[in-house]
Amino acid sequence: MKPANVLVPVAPPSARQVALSIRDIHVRFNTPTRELTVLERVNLDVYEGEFVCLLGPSGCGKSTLLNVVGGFLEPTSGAVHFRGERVSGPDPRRIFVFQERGVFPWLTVEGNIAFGLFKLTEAQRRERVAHYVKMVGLTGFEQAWPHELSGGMKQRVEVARALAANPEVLYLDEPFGALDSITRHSMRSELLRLWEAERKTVLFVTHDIEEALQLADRVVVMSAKPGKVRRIVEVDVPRPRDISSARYLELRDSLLGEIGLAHHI
Ligand SMILES: Nc1ncnc2c1ncn2[C@@H]1O[C@H](COP(=O)(O)OP(=O)(O)OP(=O)(O)O)[C@@H](O)[C@H]1O
Repeated sequence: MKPANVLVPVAPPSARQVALSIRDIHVRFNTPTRELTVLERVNLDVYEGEFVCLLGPSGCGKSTLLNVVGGFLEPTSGAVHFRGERVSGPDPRRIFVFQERGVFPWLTVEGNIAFGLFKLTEAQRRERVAHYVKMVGLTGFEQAWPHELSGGMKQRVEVARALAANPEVLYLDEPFGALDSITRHSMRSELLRLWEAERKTVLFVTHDIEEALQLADRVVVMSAKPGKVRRIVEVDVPRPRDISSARYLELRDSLLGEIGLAHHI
């Protein structure tokens, strides 16, 4: 049975500032054989400094929504505003980290993290790179080439590169999906540590309930065909999160029920 009264959509306090406003987004794709509505009436506000996870089954439109929010895809209707400005295309102030994109193989760790910092002076660039190399625990590997690194280290380089660019918002599309479970766990705590230090606004796509519950302030549960916001859940478990606490387990069970997996695993 689905636990009652556990998943209550929470309206964040109005005093908080909206960073990202997603209004009435519809996305329809017309292929030669059919018309496919991928997103329908999607509305969401993400607050400054908030960590929000988009959670939903494969194919529910999470990446499509992230592409719309990042300005890579024009929605069929609706609008996205970032800090009051309508999003009409990609912008270096908004940085993406993808699961498969990876680091540039022709640049060292240092070169990768410095990529995009061309507006800084040499001294500033060196200082910024050193700061993030240390932050992601890659001291000693500054001159290493990507082929000399493990998958987790490469992903850390990518996260460091994204943070070093000092974006106003970070969009991450299943960035740890290709990693083994031990590395994935350490990358999650790493990302949280960085987020706690920098408090960037983060929108993070995942289909992993545990990942969403361990990371997010709020979890946006999406349903499929067409993709809609089904529920928004505040993760009211203090950090560092005790994943064996009654509240955590209660939220996990509720989310499992929400996406129709209760009693199947
Ligand atoms: N350019 C496109 N043209 C036609 N259909 C598309 C296009 N892009 C995505 N789709 C369809 O939209 C649906 C949603 O895809 P999307 O990649 O956004 O889902 P997702 O929730 O991110 O899935 P996953 O978790 O598997 O990555 C899928 O059915 C996909 O086939």
